[in-house]
Amino acid sequence: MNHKPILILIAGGTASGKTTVVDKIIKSFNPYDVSVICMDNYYKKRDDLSFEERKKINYDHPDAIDMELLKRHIRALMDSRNIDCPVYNFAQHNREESKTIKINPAKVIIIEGILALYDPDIRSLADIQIFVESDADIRFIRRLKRDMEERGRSLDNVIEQYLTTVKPMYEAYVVPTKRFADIIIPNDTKHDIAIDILSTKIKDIIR
Ligand SMILES: Nc1ncnc2c1ncn2[C@@H]1O[C@H](COP(=O)(O)OP(=O)(O)O)[C@@H](O)[C@H]1O
Ligand SMILES: Nc1ccn([C@@H]2O[C@H](COP(=O)(O)O)[C@@H](O)[C@H]2O)c(=O)n1
Repeated sequence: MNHKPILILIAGGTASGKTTVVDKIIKSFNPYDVSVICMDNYYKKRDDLSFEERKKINYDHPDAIDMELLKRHIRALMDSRNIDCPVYNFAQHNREESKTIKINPAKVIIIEGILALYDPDIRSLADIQIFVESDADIRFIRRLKRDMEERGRSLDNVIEQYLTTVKPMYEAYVVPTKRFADIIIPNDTKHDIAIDILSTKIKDIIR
């Protein structure tokens, strides 16, 4: 690779549409030109705790994330080295035992996660910082459906977690990072124009 990769951070509340936005952006690029890290894969490995204990962890606090490993991996990709990204299992509340995904360096590196704009070291490496915004009740409905369909959760469990940790931590740690965003993408309904503008800007930089 001739140029330093560009680093794009995409933050926003749970189920705001971060993954959806990333999927739409990468559609207009050659797959070899973009590598994506999902911060959810960097939840800490907690083999020291039982399943019942892992269920009780506050997963919306920055301490739940292995920021040091994430930073090492971002630096490696920025230095054109590949990484073995961990794989997280939401149903087990733990990292997969021996599964990793090889991620190769690319012209564009995208980091996506609720706290993607939280860490100052990571922000200092970033070229573009984005916050995906969606109304709280829309996010809750999306999360309820997704967590019951894909993450092995019950209705009561999603409601309890949302009220005790997801919502208060969103207000305490996620919302304050909005001020670091270069672009805020509204995602209650359509977001196509915002995606087009962003994809054009990225192509402009890597051209
Ligand atoms: N603009 C949108 N309109 C309708 N549904 C959406 C929209 N954006 C996201 N969703 C849906 O909401 C859910 C959560 O979206 P996702 O992109 O996974 O959020 P995040 O990565 O922020 O947690 C998914 O089921 C997704 O299909
Ligand atoms: N064991 C876990 C780990 C994380 N979560 C929740 O995931 C949310 C972040 O993922 P998004 O795709 O929604 O951005 C976060 O709000 C955690 O509460 C979990 O439920 N269980």
